[in-house]
Amino acid sequence: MASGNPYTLKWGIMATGGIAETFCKDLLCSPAVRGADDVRHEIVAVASSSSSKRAAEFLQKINGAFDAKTYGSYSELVVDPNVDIIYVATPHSHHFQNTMLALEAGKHVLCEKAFTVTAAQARKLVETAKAKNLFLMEAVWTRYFPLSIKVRELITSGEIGTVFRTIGDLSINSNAEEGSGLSFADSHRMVNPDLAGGATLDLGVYPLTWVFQTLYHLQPEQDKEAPTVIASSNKYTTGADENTAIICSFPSHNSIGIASTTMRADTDPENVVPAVRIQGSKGEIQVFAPAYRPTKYRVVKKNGEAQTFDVPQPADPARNNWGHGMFWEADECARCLRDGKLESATLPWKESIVIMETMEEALRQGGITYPELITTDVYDPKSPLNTGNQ
Ligand SMILES: NC(=O)C1=CN([C@@H]2O[C@H](COP(=O)(O)OP(=O)(O)OC[C@H]3O[C@@H](n4cnc5c(N)ncnc54)[C@H](OP(=O)(O)O)[C@@H]3O)[C@@H](O)[C@H]2O)C=CC1
Ligand SMILES: O=C1OC[C@@H](O)[C@H](O)[C@H]1O
Repeated sequence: MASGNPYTLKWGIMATGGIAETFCKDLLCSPAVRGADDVRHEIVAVASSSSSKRAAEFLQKINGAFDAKTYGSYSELVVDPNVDIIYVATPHSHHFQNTMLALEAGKHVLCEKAFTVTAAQARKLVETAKAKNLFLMEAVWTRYFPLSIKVRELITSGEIGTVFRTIGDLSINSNAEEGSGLSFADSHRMVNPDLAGGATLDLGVYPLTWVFQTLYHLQPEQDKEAPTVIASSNKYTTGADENTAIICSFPSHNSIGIASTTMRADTDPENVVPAVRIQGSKGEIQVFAPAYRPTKYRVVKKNGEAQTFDVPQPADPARNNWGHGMFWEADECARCLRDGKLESATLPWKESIVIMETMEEALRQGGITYPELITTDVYDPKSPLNTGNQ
């Protein structure tokens, strides 16, 4: 841990929805509660595309600093000279245009998952960040959990031998109480194609995260190979995928990853069956649901010996015992910026792009398509996705 003053990262929050609230509450937790004394966070501005009143209400809701700026447009936020980094918390459909808006204004960006709608958009974001010497990271928070770090360490140290297969699932029973539909309104971001809804981009990215963390990320750089992909989806009435199964094959390592997701059933309503199984020649690591925020894992050796480990998220007593686990990724952003890094070694740009290529291929095979407005990789500062008219 650091001696001297902690590095302070000043955040501008783009959008005021559900995850923005969760993330901001985490940002406001004391880093000491999680044993971090080298970095700290300040929320210096919040923007809502709806109105500055909504931004002000949001600031109140999160119990943020009274002197933080509140804006009624994203374009005002990105030119605020006091902001170091923008957290993009809009629906997937908006990520490309909103992140470009911030990068073009010279801001570093942490962008929510799924990174983009297409792989070409992801490549364009990375090219832009690189050209402008700016930090950019996809907000796959799970990768930064102590639990994930431990699992990666166990694999690297050979605890379960050579890993040959990872099976992961993130599924949520969202059936409506009556009828055959889902509980989401057709306009909801989970199922609305205009907002890049669907199981793959929203949920499938997590089981894929486990597949990639274990079968791709840990390979030496020169041995990393993009998988061949076989996938199948079923469409919801809106045209978005309500379920998808993806098989990723890594031929030069003889390994295979299976990622599945559905909005029709829970991964395991009792949470006794693991959501993720990482299987090696000497045993396996089981990670329990939910795959996006796991707090329990189990190591089972080939001879049947097993041990379970609980890794609860730290909670801040000064903030009503809040602690969701998104602060770990925020700390990573701060450390990268402090150390002059443009990308996170835990989720490098190349890996975000390969995962987007994998999801794009799965969606192509599943016959899932999205509108031109949200799939274009041509930046338009006046896009309704930036101005809030969409
Ligand atoms: N890491 C995680 O665990 C989670 C990540 N996410 C990701 O975060 C993103 C946002 O999800 P979530 O917060 O649940 O979504 P919400 O619908 O709750 O919020 C999205 C916000 O985006 C802004 N927005 C701008 N244009 C639109 C539009 N046309 N329709 C809807 N919202 C719009 C709005 O804020 P405003 O009016 O202020 O501009 C809105 O409040 C998604 O990419 C999702 O995948 C979501 C949940 C969990
Ligand atoms: O990222 C997410 O994790 C939790 C899910 O419930 C949510 O839909 C998704 O966006």
